[in-house]
Amino acid sequence: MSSRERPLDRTTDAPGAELLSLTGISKRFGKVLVADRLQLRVGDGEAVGIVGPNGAGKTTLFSMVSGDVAPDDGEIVFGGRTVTRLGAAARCRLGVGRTYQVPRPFENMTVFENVLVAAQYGAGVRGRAAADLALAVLDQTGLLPIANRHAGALTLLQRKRLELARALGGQPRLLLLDEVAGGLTDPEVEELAGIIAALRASGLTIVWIEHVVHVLVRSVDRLLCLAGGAFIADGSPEEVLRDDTVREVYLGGGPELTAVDTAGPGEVAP
Ligand SMILES: Nc1ncnc2c1ncn2[C@@H]1O[C@H](COP(=O)(O)OP(=O)(O)OP(=O)(O)O)[C@@H](O)[C@H]1O
Repeated sequence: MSSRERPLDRTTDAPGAELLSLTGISKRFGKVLVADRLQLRVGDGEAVGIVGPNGAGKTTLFSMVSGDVAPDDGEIVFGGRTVTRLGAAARCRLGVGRTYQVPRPFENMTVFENVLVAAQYGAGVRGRAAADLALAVLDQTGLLPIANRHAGALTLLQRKRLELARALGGQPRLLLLDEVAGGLTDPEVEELAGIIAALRASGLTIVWIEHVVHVLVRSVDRLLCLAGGAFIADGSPEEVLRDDTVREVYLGGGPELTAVDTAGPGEVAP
């Protein structure tokens, strides 16, 4: 168990309570408006998917939730606490975990050491408890057999798993997944989806940005589409993928695409 202060302990919240809320979040990079008064509510234990065209601002949204990028305007509340002006390390300690599109592990450290660092500095656990947490996460993510391998020697799938393991090492209450399935083969995507399904079943709150739509739609309760700095759709995966505007701006038109149609392997390109 983490020795860090746990003001947001899961057990103190009512089931289904709101875990994350974004109100009036705006962000501009020069002339590019990537967030235009965004509103988002995520319930405790919910699994939410986000799709949208390239450059829509999806990763920037995660960066604003994780504290890597400051919004120009608006408020972010996590676990009942306003975190808008808190830095990334503080938010991580409160339970915000994220993966990055391009994994950047400590290449000269082993897989175990990488997750141990996350347990120590993210979750704030020490000694034997940190080692036990790291080993549990490696087991959960299928990395135990290669725990002693240097991160620099990993395949793409293994790097993606390590990215997930590093996020889990911080014992998050909210897990932000940024394109963890991109670049993987279909069997690899299935393996990763299995791990994420188990995390979801454990009650972890998940927000997942993904272009591999067929795996996303069967992994989430709710799907949102971000385009032009705004959410243009929010609903069940089936509803959102049938939405005319979503189809036009993200899926590029074409025959009606439902969650059933997307259940098979293959990537739906934006
Ligand atoms: N630090 C930054 N400085 C300047 N511009 C940035 C910065 N970060 C992102 N951008 C720009 O903001 C826009 C949104 O980028 P972002 O990476 O959030 O989009 P995205 O929806 O995640 O795209 P993709 O699906 O391709 O990953 C892009 O035009 C990008 O070039």
